[in-house]
Formats: sequence, C-alpha cells, structure tokens
Amino acid sequence: KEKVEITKEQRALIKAILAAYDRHQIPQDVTKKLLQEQYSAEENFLLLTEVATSQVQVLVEFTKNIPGFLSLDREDQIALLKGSAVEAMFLRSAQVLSKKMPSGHTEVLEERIRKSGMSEEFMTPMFNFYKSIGELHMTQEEQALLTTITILTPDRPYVKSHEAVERLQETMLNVLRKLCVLQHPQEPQYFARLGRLTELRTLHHYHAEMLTSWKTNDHKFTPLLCEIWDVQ
Ligand SMILES: Cc1cccc(C)c1Nc1c(-c2c(F)cccc2F)nc2cccc(C)n12
Repeated sequence: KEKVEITKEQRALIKAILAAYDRHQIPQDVTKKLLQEQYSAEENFLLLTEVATSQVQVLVEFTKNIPGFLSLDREDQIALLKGSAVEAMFLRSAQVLSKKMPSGHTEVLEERIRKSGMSEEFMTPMFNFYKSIGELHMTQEEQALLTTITILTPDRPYVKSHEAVERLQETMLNVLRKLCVLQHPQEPQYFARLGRLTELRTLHHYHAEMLTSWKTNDHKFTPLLCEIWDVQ
C-alpha cells in the first residue's frame, strides 16, 4: 500500500484555495440582519434574497481566486459561474447552516427558510441535503476544494473548451482524493461519499422550479440574481 503524499505544488494549491475560501465570507451586516428583522413571509424572503445576492458576490470573488480559473476562456468563465452558482450556494449554505453560524443563527436562518413562501416539495430535499452535508464533518480544505470542483464542472451549458476545464478539475480532484485519505484514515470510502453529492443536481432542478414559482407569485429578485439565473 503506497504512502499517500501531498506534493509541494498541491500544498500550495490547497493553501491558495483555502485562503480564498476563508477570505470570502458573507458580510457580517447581512448575517446580523437575520437575527434582527421581524418574521413575516415577505421579510424572510427579502432577507433570503439579500443573503443569496451576497452569496453570489462571494462566489464570484472566490472563483476569481481559483488558480487557473482566470486563464480559462472568458466566456467559459461566465458559463461555469452561471452553471455552478446554485450548486456552490447549496454547498456554502449547507456548510454555514451545519456549523459555521454563531449559536442561534442557524435556527433563525432555518426558521426564515421554512417561512419564506417556499414550496414543501423543495423544502424536504433541501434540508435533507443540509443534514447529509453536516454529517460528513468536512474540513475547511475539503469544503473549499469540493466547491472548487463543483465550479470546475466541464459539462455545464455553453462551455466551449471542455478539455481545459476538465484538466483543471482533474487537478483539484487529485488533491481532494489525497486529502480525504489523509484526513479520514478511518473511512476509506470518504472520498466516494463526497462524490455521491449528486443530490446537488436534483436540487439544481428544484431551485429552477422554485425561482419560477416565486416569480409567478410576483416576488422581486435583485439584478445580480436575475443575471446569474437568467430570470426576466
Ligand atoms: C439564501 C438562501 C439560503 C437557503 C435557502 C434559500 C431559499 C435561500 N435563498 C435563495 C436561494 C438559495 C440560496 F441562496 C442558497 C441555497 C439554496 C437557495 F435556494 N436562491 C434564491 C433565489 C431567489 C431568491 C432567494 C431568496 N433565493
């Protein structure tokens, strides 16, 4: 059984991605509002829209710091961001909900999500996903790398240089595979479990339906959310 070793370059890569991931958190004022504002469905939706908008901003900033991302074709960068935003945001909000929040915030955010006019059929799979992410107890590096790998998925709509994206994603997958072996020695299947997060794709689909239903109920989105998800 050969010894799993992380190379110098891979260590530098992890360091760069983790620094970007830690640097780009949702601003305090946004998360603070979660505790202050009152509890009406409208107010909850308004707050979640603000959190979603700030999550997109944080995502764009994080993506720009992924080594190699900015050397991809410009239009492909946009295609990757638009294609992966929902999935990256599900990962980010799952990570935030499953631990990062200061005490009390998590329950408040959960409560606001439950009372934001979202349909039940979407609520269950979403909270199941949040629970399964929480049970993985991912390290910060694993979360940052998993988000990076999600963003660098080559088969998003309109991506032209498929191979260039695939090569970049492969590099990140190799690092994550080694990290999982080193950081979860008691669970050899751990990396495979991370790959099982295909639920993300079904949540992507649910999310599109949720957008439409919010739109028909005349909910307002911000320009950034309209742009990233092509909402009219
Ligand atoms: C911030 C937040 C956290 C957890 C659940 C939800 C529903 C939200 N809010 C939204 C999400 C969204 C997201 F930001 C992260 C994860 C899953 C998501 F559905 N997408 C959108 C799109 C238009 C408006 C909102 C309010 N919205």
